[in-house]
Parts: sequence; structure tokens; C-alpha cells
Amino acid sequence: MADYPINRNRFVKLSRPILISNMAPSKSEKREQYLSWDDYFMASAFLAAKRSKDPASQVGACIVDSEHRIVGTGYNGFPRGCSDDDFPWSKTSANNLENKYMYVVHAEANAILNKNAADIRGSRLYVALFPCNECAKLIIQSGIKEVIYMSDKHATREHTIASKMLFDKCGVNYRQYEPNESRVVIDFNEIDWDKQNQMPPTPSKGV
Ligand SMILES: O=c1ccn([C@H]2C[C@H](O)[C@@H](COP(=O)(O)O)O2)c(=O)[nH]1
Ligand SMILES: [Zn+2]
Repeated sequence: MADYPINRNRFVKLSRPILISNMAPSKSEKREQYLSWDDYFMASAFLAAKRSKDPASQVGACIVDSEHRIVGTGYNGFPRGCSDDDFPWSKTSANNLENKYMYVVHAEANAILNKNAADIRGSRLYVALFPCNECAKLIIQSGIKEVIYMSDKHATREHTIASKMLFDKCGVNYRQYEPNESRVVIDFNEIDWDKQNQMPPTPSKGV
């Protein structure tokens, strides 16, 4: 059996946050501070994760085709029709039926199930956490050819090792995402900023 080195989650160096903005230094010059494809798709995966109601771990995934089009997103949650009021988010109960693991659909699985393209063969998947072995099987079967992940914090767990064995055998490449920016900020107010000053408004009292 191949040796799978423990790839601990790397800490991302903190740099200035990138502010997604429509504003260019001048109306005739190209904006320089635009997102790279990797930053854009990983940020999309993280945005999807914001929908998750799991109090412990919010995971998002984003599938992208060879022409840089998003063809599916998903986050971890209970199946459609299974209310968060009826199913538990607990993870430590002695009774497995009282823990979330029995019921939650993983982010990668939801992204694949939510796909808006007939065929996602040859696509790549951006995901916050290295996929578990169950998701790895779905990834392989759907023809996804590359996995870009943010965190490998469960590298020593069997399900992660199994995922890597499956990916290696089936020719699915995987690489850890290297952010160009540590933060991507979305500010809904910027659309109303004064385009002449190109500065955010001073927050009013109490904001
Ligand atoms: O590949 C994966 C692995 C896990 N998830 C989801 C499933 C759960 O909602 C959480 C993990 O919960 P912990 O409290 O961190 O054990 O993440 C996933 O979406 N994809
Ligand atoms: Zn999974």
C-alpha cells in the first residue's frame, strides 16, 4: 500500500483582504485587483458553505467545467424535506441515531446532485475540506478529474487515506489551494458608493 504522508492543514499567510469592487482607478484602465480563477471558485465554495446550518462544520463545494463555468454548488445539509427541526446537529450522542452523521448530505454530493450540466466529466471540484471516501467515490463516478481543497485537517483519518487511494488509482488529481489573498470581502453597499470619490461611506453612528 502506498504511503500517504500527513498533509497538515497549512495556515494561510495573512495579507490584505481583496475587496470585490467594480471600481477601477480610472474608467479607461483595466482593473488589476480582480480575482484569480482559483480564488473565485474557492470563494464560491466558501460562499455556498455559508448556507450550511451545521453548527460545527460548514463545508461548501463548487464544480467547474473546462471553460471556467460553474456547473454545480452544494453545502452540507439534511436531505430535501428533512427539516433541521426534526433531525439533530449533534455529533457526540452515544446513540448514533441522534447524531447528524446518519442524515447529513455532504457538500460534494450535493454539488454533484445539483449539477446544471448534463455531463460533468473532465470538470474540477473546489471544496473546503478534503473529501471523504464516500464523496470520493461519487467524484470518481461523475468523471470529475481534479479536486482542489482548502483544508486537509483530517489527513490521518482512514476515510481521507481511502479517498487518496481511490483518487490515485482512478487518476483524479488533487492539490491544496494556495490563496493569493487570505480574505475576499463582499460589501453589498459598494454599489451605492460615490463613484467620484471611490471610497466607502463613513459608517453612520451605531453601524
Ligand atoms: O467530505 C465531507 C466530509 C464531511 N462533510 C460534512 C458532514 C458534516 O456536516 C460535517 C463534518 O462534521 P464534523 O463536526 O466536523 O465532524 O462536514 C462534508 O460536507 N463533506
Ligand atoms: Zn463526504
